[in-house]
Amino acid sequence: MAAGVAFAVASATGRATPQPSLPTALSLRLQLQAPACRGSHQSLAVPCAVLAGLELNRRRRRTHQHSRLQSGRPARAAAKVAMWSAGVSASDGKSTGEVYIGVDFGTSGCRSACLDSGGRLVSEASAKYGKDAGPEEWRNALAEVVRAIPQRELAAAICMNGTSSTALLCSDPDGGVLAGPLMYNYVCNEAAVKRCRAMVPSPAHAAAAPTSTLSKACQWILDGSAGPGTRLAHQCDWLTSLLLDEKSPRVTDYHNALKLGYDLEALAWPDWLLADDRVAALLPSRVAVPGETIGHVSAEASAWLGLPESCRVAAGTTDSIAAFLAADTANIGEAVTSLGSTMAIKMRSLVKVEDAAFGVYSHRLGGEPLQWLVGGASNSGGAVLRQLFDDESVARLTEQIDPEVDSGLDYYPLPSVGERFPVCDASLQPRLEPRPTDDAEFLHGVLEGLSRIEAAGYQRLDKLGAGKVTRVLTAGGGAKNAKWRRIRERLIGVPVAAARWTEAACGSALLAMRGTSLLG
Ligand SMILES: Nc1ncnc2c1ncn2[C@@H]1O[C@H](COP(=O)(O)OP(=O)(O)O)[C@@H](O)[C@H]1O
Ligand SMILES: O=C(CO)[C@H](O)[C@H](O)COP(=O)(O)O
Repeated sequence: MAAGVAFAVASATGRATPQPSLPTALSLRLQLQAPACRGSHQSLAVPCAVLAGLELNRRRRRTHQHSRLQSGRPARAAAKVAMWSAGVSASDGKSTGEVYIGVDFGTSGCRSACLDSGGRLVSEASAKYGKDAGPEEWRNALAEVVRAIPQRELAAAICMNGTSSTALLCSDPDGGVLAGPLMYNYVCNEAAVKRCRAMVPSPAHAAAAPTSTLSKACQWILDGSAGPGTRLAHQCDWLTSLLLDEKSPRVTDYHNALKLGYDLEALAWPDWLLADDRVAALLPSRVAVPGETIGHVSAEASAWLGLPESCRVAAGTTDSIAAFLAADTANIGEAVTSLGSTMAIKMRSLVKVEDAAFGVYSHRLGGEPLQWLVGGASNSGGAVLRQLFDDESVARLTEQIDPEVDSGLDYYPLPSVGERFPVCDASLQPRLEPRPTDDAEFLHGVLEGLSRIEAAGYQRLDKLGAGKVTRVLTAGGGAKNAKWRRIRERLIGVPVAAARWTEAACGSALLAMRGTSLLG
């Protein structure tokens, strides 16, 4: 049996009974659990022998060290592997035919999802990292969650998503990280925002936000970090480049490129952006369609991760769009709220609207007629919940809440000063007083405060002309909270449900499988 792995043996209920843990350099907990992503599949437990085979494979590969892929510090968190299978013969744990892998990089962790050729979820893995995680932790988490997929040697394609406008400054020849990451909610300094707003055609433009990727590019230009031989990369671009022969992250996608100023109607960098030589020199050299094949897994990455060199590498997307794609909506007015560390909303609309003053922008979805994903992302969400309670307490205290009645509390829950959406105000203070002595009452007020922000977000989209929301599906860690969903339903005024798959990694796996056709 491999070292360091706490094997779980599925009981009749499918719940895991942890077996004695085994030592390893990286603790990799393999657990069998009910699927976090809900598909129309019947989950079967994968027997322990398969897990052992997985771990032994993993250890074999770990002997393979790579210059650029040298895993430095082990991933700081264990990789928990939730493994179940549909369409998997319980005897060998192998999926029939090709598989498609999605990897989601969120605020607090990384997740992989693996679909078989029938679109059924055959395995999933996750690895947590701290809120100050950077490229080294992302890279190690990538290795953990991909190596934990027993079917990865059958992978026909892989696609990743990252947090939007999380940016790195890289050296162009070799992709080495020179500065950053400046995270998605990082507010650039006044001089950078001023330089950025002097370029954009309107203060309402998505790139005009103080957290935009363009503001970050301007900040690196002004502080002298950006210079000849440097290039800006999004988190997703940099991670994707680890899979390719091309060492420099020169390819992005038009979802991640929105906040850098990319023109989603012309599908080109706009003249007003290219007119600034310093910014133009930093731009990714290619903007692909999300899901478009941009290469194949390199020999180096194949040995590192256990993917075949025949595996296509698809251009990625952002985390909240991946969550939207996993939710399987179909109609205009349908929306997905991602309740992760932050709260990002996306609604299908035929009308492209944007107003940086409210943190509202439109991503290009595709289709004929062209559809847009209108929305924004608040700094509120799970991060402030985790500041106040651990996840177990949230689940326990939620049981005491009556979602049909109002808490009488008026909170604006934020993890720190500053908000992006539905108002863009870097000085907005959290409001979490008065705090009742009863924790369940306090949580009730917090969940209501979060729900009011969500409702205000959908109302803002309507006021800007995007239309009214008709139904909300939920993704992210908060999707599991049924009482919170009922509070949201009461305050938003439309049906609210959990998405069929609540993990963004499933959306990226669908993008790997369907490619650009997924965008209509
Ligand atoms: N039972 C629950 N009710 C509400 N929120 C929950 C519950 N369990 C976990 N969460 C929230 O889910 C969040 C993590 O979701 P996740 O999608 O992993 O976030 P991210 O990918 O942004 O890091 C945490 O911030 C946590 O507060
Ligand atoms: O807040 C976030 C962190 O999860 C999102 O990454 C991001 O801000 C949402 O942006 P987009 O709408 O471009 O996906």
